[in-house]
Amino acid sequence: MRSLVRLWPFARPVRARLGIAACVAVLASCLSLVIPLVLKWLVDGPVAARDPGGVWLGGGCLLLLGVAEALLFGLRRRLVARPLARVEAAMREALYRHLQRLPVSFHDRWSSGQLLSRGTTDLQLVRLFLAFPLTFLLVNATTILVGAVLLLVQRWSLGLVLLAPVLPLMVLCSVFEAKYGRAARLTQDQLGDLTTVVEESVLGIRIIKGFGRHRSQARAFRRLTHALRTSELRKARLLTWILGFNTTLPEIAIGGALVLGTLQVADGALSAGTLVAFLSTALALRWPVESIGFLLAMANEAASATERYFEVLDEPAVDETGRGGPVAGGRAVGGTAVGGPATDVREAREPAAADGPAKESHAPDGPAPAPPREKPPAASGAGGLVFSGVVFRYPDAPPDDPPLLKDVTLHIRPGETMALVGATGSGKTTLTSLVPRLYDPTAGRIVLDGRDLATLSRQEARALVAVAFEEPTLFSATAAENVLMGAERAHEGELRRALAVAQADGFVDALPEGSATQVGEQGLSLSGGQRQRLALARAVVGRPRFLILDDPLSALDVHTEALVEAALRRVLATTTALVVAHRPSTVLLADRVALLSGGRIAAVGTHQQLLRDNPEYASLMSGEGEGAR
Ligand SMILES: Nc1ncnc2c1ncn2[C@@H]1O[C@H](COP(=O)(O)OP(=O)(O)OP(=O)(O)O)[C@@H](O)[C@H]1O
Repeated sequence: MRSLVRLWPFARPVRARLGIAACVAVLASCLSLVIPLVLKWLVDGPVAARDPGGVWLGGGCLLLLGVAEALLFGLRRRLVARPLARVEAAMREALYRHLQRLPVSFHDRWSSGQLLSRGTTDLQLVRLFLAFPLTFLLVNATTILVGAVLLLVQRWSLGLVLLAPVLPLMVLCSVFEAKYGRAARLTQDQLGDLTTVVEESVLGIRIIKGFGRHRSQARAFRRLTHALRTSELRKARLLTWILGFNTTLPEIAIGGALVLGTLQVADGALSAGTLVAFLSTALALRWPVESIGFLLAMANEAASATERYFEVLDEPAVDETGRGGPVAGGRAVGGTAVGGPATDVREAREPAAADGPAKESHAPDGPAPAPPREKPPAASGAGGLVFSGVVFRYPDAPPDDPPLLKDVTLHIRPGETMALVGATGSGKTTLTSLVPRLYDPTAGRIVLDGRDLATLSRQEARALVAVAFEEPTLFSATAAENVLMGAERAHEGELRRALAVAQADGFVDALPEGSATQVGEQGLSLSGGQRQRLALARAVVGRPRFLILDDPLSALDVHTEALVEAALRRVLATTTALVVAHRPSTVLLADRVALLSGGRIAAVGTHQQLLRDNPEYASLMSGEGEGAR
């Protein structure tokens, strides 16, 4: 109940419709209880008096009652169908909107299948609950109550016989509820895991086929489906069990009342009409009693679906416009959903601006002998991009693990391009993720053109910073739309310029519909290098003040890489950039290079300086270093 009560904010806008529909259903159900009373009148009156006119009248009344009952139930269905589809859509929208606002650390922890199943099957269960069990638990309870009163009024002794199973059935139903609730939760979680496996298998179909792993994948899938089938069978057994009791006990009671009633009619203590009416009322109550089992089952499934839904909605979201950390869970209802694909860090709208005065940087201490230590700049006064004593530990890292970034201090001067080099797993991507505030530093400061990043909202930070990751993600949209995610208001000229910088104009123009061609998952498949170039175009289209490139040219051939680099140099000349680099060719794009090692900036200098003075750097660049690529 506690979970289901939380649906109220979503059901509130349609409460009037739901209320009217429930009243209509109660009325329809009560009409069915009038039928036995007409029968009693018919049997004791016109039938006993052999009055054909009265029989026709009674038959006509019964027909009218039946038609009215059917029409009322039809009306109920019409009243709820459309509003409930809206409730489901609003809940899905709220979930999607909240997912967009959740921090990256949340998405690191949650599997996509669990999120998908919560946004699809779980919400369908909730809609079904609002459409049927919610109304019919109320309707059935009212019908049973009214019917019980009618039975007792007609013949209290027979009524008591019929009501005898009520108490044992209530106990059985509450035992069933507890057991079924647990089974429903388990099934829904297993369905989420299964969705993850299906999604991974579809996305990784090339790997599965390439390594001939379809059999082992099928075995893993079978294990999960077997577990799901076992849980589903348990639910079915529980349902059979409660339906059995809900049918048998009332049937036994009706049988007992029939025997007792017949004896009373034979003794002349009861009229035949009363017995017919009594039994008809009892039979009319059969369905409301029998259906309680599966209505409770549906309610339990909806309760655990609601619980799973709110587990996501209760996760604290990040406030994109505020300056602090996470905010309370997204309970807001209504509003506009984020349309189209997610755009975490792709906005970059502001043109390159005049930068403040450059500060002299010095080499850090640490394992490398040269160059001298990078002096922590006076953060608020320095232009460019400044990391000052930055410490970072992943939220889900074991508590006794040391931080990944221990003390990163680095100053990238305005307009300067700094290459970031380090062994695999040294934390380069992690460091770059801090700049667009995908994660916040555990300690220390990051300053953009004199403004502490912690004092900027995520929106402000992302308006200044554009990012291209090593894994280029394209969405099911046109090539142009994918690029323009980097700057919504950019015009055609800027799109062409960005495509040219990324050397993507040639292949984009050759697509069947040029830049209007659908690409991404449901569009044309592009090569890794083509995807990377579109992602690069997306990063530069808004002429960002700060550009973060995470090994953006790794999938390009030597020739294309040289062309992209030549064009990129012009962009980088007016941008403060941090470029994660694994190859000398990428490093040469940069004015200086920073070596990340042991969670610190171990050395800063030009490529030539570091090659000469720093053995670790030299080894990484020669490809000999442990973990170098
Ligand atoms: N979400 C996460 N939660 C916990 N640990 C993480 C997470 N993401 C990355 N790590 C860990 O942080 C370390 C650094 O990862 P990161 O991707 O920053 O390295 P990198 O230097 O960019 O590596 P590469 O050169 O291979 O791209 C790795 O050991 C990785 O396992």
